Amino acid sequence: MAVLVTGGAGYIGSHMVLNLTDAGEKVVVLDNLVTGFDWAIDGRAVFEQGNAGDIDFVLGLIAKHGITEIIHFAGSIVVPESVADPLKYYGNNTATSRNLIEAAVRGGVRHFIFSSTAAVYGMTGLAPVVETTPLSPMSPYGRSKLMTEWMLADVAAAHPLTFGVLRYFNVAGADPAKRSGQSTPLATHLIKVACQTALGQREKMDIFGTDYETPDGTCVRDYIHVTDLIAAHALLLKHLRGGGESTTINCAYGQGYSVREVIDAVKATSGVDFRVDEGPRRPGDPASVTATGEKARSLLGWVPQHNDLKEIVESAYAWERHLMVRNR
Ligand SMILES: NC(=O)c1ccc[n+]([C@@H]2O[C@H](COP(=O)([O-])OP(=O)(O)OC[C@H]3O[C@@H](n4cnc5c(N)ncnc54)[C@H](O)[C@@H]3O)[C@@H](O)[C@H]2O)c1
Ligand SMILES: O=c1ccn([C@@H]2O[C@H](COP(=O)(O)OP(=O)(O)O[C@H]3O[C@H](CO)[C@@H](O)[C@H](O)[C@H]3O)[C@@H](O)[C@H]2O)c(=O)[nH]1
Repeated sequence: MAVLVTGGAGYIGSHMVLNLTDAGEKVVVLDNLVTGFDWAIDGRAVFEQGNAGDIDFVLGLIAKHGITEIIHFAGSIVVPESVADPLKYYGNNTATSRNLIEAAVRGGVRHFIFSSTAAVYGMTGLAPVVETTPLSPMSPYGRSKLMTEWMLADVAAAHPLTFGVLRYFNVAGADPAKRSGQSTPLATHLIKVACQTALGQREKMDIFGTDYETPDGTCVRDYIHVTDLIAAHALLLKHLRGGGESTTINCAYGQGYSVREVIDAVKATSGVDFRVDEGPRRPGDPASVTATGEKARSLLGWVPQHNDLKEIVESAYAWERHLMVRNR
């Protein structure tokens, strides 16, 4: 019995690997290192370098390692890039996932957990969404992920496989023991960019749009600490292993923060009043995206431990400083 973690060299996947290996699980990481780092893979896991969409390679891994579950993080993740290059996203997200799911079915994998996204909801208004809120993704990224959700539902209806879809809201923060964190140098995520600017790695940063219909005119997001997000995965895996039905669950706190509020939090944590310019809107950005996280609590017994913007920002900033020293 082993868990295959695709994208286990990436930001979120590497935290999943740590959670599983800490729990004594046998873990195999499948990653092509396109954005991940081999140093981010916990030494207790087996690393297999390759493409998650290579059916024969994955079938070989399933047989070789006795894979019983797949947790699928591998993919392309940048919303504006998906607008500029949609085929990359329908390729590396939708088509790759399709092949991985085929390998899972043919290899007799029992359970499949998939990293989906808040971007499947699209323009949601200011109220937090629930899982039954109508889906209307605004970007190719969101659509590429929604198609994978649909494939999983269709496949699970036809084959003996159960799945869990987790729709992540904005993931941030790092492992409290500083074993991993968001490490992509050219990452586009707000908290990462602000921390890099505070540390002088960027001369300045931009706010993308100040004319949204939100309290301060900038976009609102529900930032979730990566440790809480990973705890939801571990609970979902337990649910599926215990015979629980396939399910789709939002991972969020139900509390939104604006771009300005996040930047202020990074300035307060770092003590640096870095330069921030106000620029035009970024394509594909909805004004406000938040969710209650109620289903995760009621179905999985999820109890967030790090629901605090200050703590999330401090953790991201500490990781950024750690990376600076590491990369020197
Ligand atoms: N970061 C967020 O806020 C966020 C929010 C919602 C959903 N997600 C989803 O979570 C997942 C992980 O995101 P992340 O932030 O850790 O990104 P990341 O770029 O750090 O990690 C992705 C990993 O997948 C690997 N990879 C990409 N394509 C691959 C392929 N075809 N075969 C094998 N490996 C491949 C990369 O090398 C990398 O290690 C993604 O599916 C993303 O869409 C992330
Ligand atoms: O330098 C920056 C970076 C971001 N933003 C804004 O900050 C907000 C958050 O942006 P970002 O951190 O890039 O996250 P999102 O675009 O909301 O997308 C993230 O969160 C989604 C879930 O909500 C995931 O699906 C995506 O993979 C992940 O990149 C948006 O309004 C951006 O326009 C800025 O103003 N300046």
